[in-house]
Amino acid sequence: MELDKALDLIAEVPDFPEPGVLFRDLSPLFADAAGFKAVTDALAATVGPDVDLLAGVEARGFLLAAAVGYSRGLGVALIRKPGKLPRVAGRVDYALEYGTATVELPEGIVEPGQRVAVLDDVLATGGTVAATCKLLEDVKAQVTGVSVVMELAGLGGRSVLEGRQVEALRVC
Ligand SMILES: O=P(O)(O)OC[C@H]1O[C@H](OP(=O)(O)OP(=O)(O)O)[C@H](O)[C@@H]1O
Ligand SMILES: Nc1ncnc2[nH]cnc12
Repeated sequence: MELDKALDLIAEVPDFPEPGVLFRDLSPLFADAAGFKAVTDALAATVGPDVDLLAGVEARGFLLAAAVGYSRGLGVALIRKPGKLPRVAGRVDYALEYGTATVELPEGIVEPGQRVAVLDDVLATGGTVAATCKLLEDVKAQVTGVSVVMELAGLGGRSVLEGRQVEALRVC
């Protein structure tokens, strides 16, 4: 499937999870074999040849990072919501488009000096990805870049990530 057609599978749901938010729902894209493959291939092509590890953000980022990791022969560091990890290397709190959130890095997974590419589905305010980059850099990893399926340009995520390489398959 053509990438544009695949991205058209992403649904727009008004007023979720709260009034005023236009929620981008990737469920129909993940459920479509050809669409999921097209997006996985396009994301995989944004990850440089010298990357050692991917970081995927719970929950939708896990699916993308797992698929790209399989395709590129790379492992995935699971960046998790709080309370899920038995051993935590670091924790960062941040603000979301809707509410606040926390991400955690598992202990003993990312080595100092490792080159890590961050994957997620949506870049909105940039809080999630910025927090993820901080978690990785706090353990002395090098973040090579950030790849997302969709960037919501109006929410300013790219400016929060200034100086980083940010690849978005679609900018809305
Ligand atoms: O750029 P930001 O403003 O930080 O927003 C983007 C984040 O918001 C969504 O996650 P959500 O917390 O809704 O989690 P989910 O993947 O578990 O549904 C999305 O999957 C990104 O991780
Ligand atoms: N509008 C939105 N749709 C989907 N995921 C999001 N994460 C933050 N804002 C979002």
